[in-house]
Amino acid sequence: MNAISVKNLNKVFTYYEKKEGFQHSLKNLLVRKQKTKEAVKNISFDIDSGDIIGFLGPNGAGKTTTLKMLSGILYPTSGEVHVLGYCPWKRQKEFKMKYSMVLGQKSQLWPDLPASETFRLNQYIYEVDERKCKMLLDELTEYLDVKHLLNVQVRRLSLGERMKLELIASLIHSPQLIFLDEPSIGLDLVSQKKIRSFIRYWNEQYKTTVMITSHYMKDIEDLCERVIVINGGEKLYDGSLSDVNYMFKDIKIVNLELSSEIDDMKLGKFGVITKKDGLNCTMEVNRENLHEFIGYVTQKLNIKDISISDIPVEKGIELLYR
Ligand SMILES: Nc1ncnc2c1ncn2[C@@H]1O[C@H](COP(=O)(O)OP(=O)(O)OP(=O)(O)O)[C@@H](O)[C@H]1O
Repeated sequence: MNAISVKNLNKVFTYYEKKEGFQHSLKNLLVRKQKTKEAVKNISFDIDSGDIIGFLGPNGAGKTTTLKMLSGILYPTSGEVHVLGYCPWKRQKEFKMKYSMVLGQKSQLWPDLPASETFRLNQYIYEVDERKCKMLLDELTEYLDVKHLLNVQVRRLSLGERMKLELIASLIHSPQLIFLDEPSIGLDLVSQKKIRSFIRYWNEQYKTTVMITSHYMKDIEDLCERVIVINGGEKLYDGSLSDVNYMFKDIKIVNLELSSEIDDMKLGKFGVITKKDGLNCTMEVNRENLHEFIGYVTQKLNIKDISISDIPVEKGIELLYR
């Protein structure tokens, strides 16, 4: 069954240009120049219940705008969307009870209160039974190891600690669907890993549908089999993460450790030098040039070491963005 169904979704923002300075501010009172920005262009996709989908794209691609439309925070300019069977921007109460949204860059916890107070507030808003809420909080705080933080003022917490509590706050009403917009932004590697394992655990335990955006490819590799990639508001790719690399199977990554300096021009004719650090060099070489390149390197150069590999997923996604 589809948890999300999106057809020909568009969002055009209109805004007024505002140049810097007092003079321009005065001018703006009389004449304002209207501008438009097509943030989302004709996007369509379906997401099955219980899946974890990676929603990827470079900065400004239109990810947050799309998630905001799917959660009913923004009206689209045109298009059709069904989320859990509801039209999100009608903001029906039953719909609001069934989904949750976590914005890594915005907190839903009250900064001057301990997180336990926000949890209680959410419990009342979502009308969650006292016993059920307690059981859920026990499970969540135990898994994320934050029991000792429940009564600490939120603004005194570290980013990683706060993020764990944000996730808990968003799950108090056991939503069927969670939108996670960069849930691991700014976190250290250990906290990122914990958040990932928690998302995986929660999805397996409760079959919750998850749509996640992240600029950390490890999040996506660990959690998502399927990714939807957008850029400039348009959908570029919708399919399995492993197939992204298949699309770039003709590009090989060659790492060279040289014994002496070599002119970039000489190497450059076989492929693209992506990194050079002293005598270490990384190149992208097309498969059809590989044979000739290896011949050149082994016969004409003094090399200490060489390794050849397929492009990593992260690189595949980067090439897709390009
Ligand atoms: N309220 C707005 N008015 C005008 N333009 C906007 C508005 N909100 C977003 N945009 C523009 O729409 C585009 C898409 O923004 P969006 O926040 O959806 O990108 P994103 O993919 O989430 O990026 P990031 O990874 O940096 O968070 C950007 O060019 C942004 O400047």
